[in-house]
Amino acid sequence: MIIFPEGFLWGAATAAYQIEGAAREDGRVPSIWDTFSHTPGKVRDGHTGDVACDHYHRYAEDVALMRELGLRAYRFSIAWPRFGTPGFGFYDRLLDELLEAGITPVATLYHWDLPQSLQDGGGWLDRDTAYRFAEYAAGAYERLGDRVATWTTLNEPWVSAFVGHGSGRHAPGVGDPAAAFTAAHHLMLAHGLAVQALRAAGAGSVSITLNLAPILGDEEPARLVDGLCNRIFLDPLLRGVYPEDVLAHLRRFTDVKLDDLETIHQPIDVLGVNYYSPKHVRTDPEAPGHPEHPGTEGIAFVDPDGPVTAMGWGINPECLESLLVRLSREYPGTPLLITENGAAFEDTVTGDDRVHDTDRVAFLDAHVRAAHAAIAQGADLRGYFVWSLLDNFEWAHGYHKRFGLVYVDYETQRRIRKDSFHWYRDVIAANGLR
Ligand SMILES: OC[C@@H]1[C@@H](O)[C@H](O)[C@@H](O)c2nc(CNc3ccccc3)cn21
Repeated sequence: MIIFPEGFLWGAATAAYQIEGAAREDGRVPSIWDTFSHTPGKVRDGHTGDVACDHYHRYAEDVALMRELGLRAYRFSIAWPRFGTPGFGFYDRLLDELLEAGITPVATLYHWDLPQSLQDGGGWLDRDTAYRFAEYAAGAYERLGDRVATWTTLNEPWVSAFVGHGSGRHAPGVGDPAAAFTAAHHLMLAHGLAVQALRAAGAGSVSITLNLAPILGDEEPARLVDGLCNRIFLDPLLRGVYPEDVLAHLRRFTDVKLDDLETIHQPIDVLGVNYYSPKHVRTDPEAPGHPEHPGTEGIAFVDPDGPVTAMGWGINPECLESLLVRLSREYPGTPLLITENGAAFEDTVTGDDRVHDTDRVAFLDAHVRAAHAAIAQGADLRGYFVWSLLDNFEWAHGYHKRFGLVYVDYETQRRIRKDSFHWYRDVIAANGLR
């Protein structure tokens, strides 16, 4: 038996734009993802989050599924585009339902759905947006702070900055390396200002969630890419400095004001870690570089050998173990939460209305074991959140990639529990694995 510490926070995660739908209901204003998904060619088959899983209306049914799982916690995001509108009352209803079910709410303030009106004013390339975010954070706390246990400021600033502004594969669809670094800095400033605002309002537990990945391959390119993906955020947020190598690198692209490190370096109570897969690099003088890793000419990003998920991401639970151990040793004193781990596979509904997602069960089983191995090596890991509770809108892939413990039939909005749902329910009940 593998038993986790008493009180280990078993959860599942979602995000507003990916599940809520009701895109224009009760005053919700457009976000950059409404604009992006409605722009032809940006999202596969023109899918949008207009309806998604209709969670805005079906939240009680979905909380009942969480209760059936025995979730200790639920990680969701608050839609900034609903703040200040009648629709913000949805979060009162959701929180009341969660607390009634004995489920601890972990709320992300920003999971990529920037109001389009702020984008029109420059978005994350404008320093002012960081201050607008802190105001929103304070306002959300005022309305919901009595029921949210942990506040997470940002989900994956690397994706917002480098996928949204480097390659432009995500909203707002900018393709400019200087913009990517500038956005990254302003996002971290936004985090720092929001933590200050949340603390001033009385928040007890604040965090940020980073997508972190071990970089495998040739040493020199791996070190640079580790800097561009991981240390560029970890060091300012947890040490209050930009790593020298990263600073020198980003100065090739932008002269953005960077002396906000004291604001950025706010103490946090827990670091959220989203882990899916490592990255693989090798030196290749012919390589053109990768737009989501600016300045990587001469570095090839190679596909993993071995088993992959439906996203083409390598399956490597050992790297979760090594990542958690590294974080606990290089950034000691900050408890960790795995805020996302999961996999997309080709799910099919069988005649008996079941989804036998054996690949997903195997993926989750291996990663839960890796998390336990990291704890055994001293990692202060407090919880594990599966991405995702429900199949949902998978950004540029639309509804073609399914990550859920629950299958969603988008034609009927019917929810179908996958085998992984039952597997995870048993893990939670046992607080571990056989
Ligand atoms: O792709 C699965 C999930 C996604 O649905 C979540 O909204 C997001 O938080 C999330 N982050 C990653 C890992 N990082 C990543 C890298 C490049 C593009 C998009 C995500 C995976 N996922």
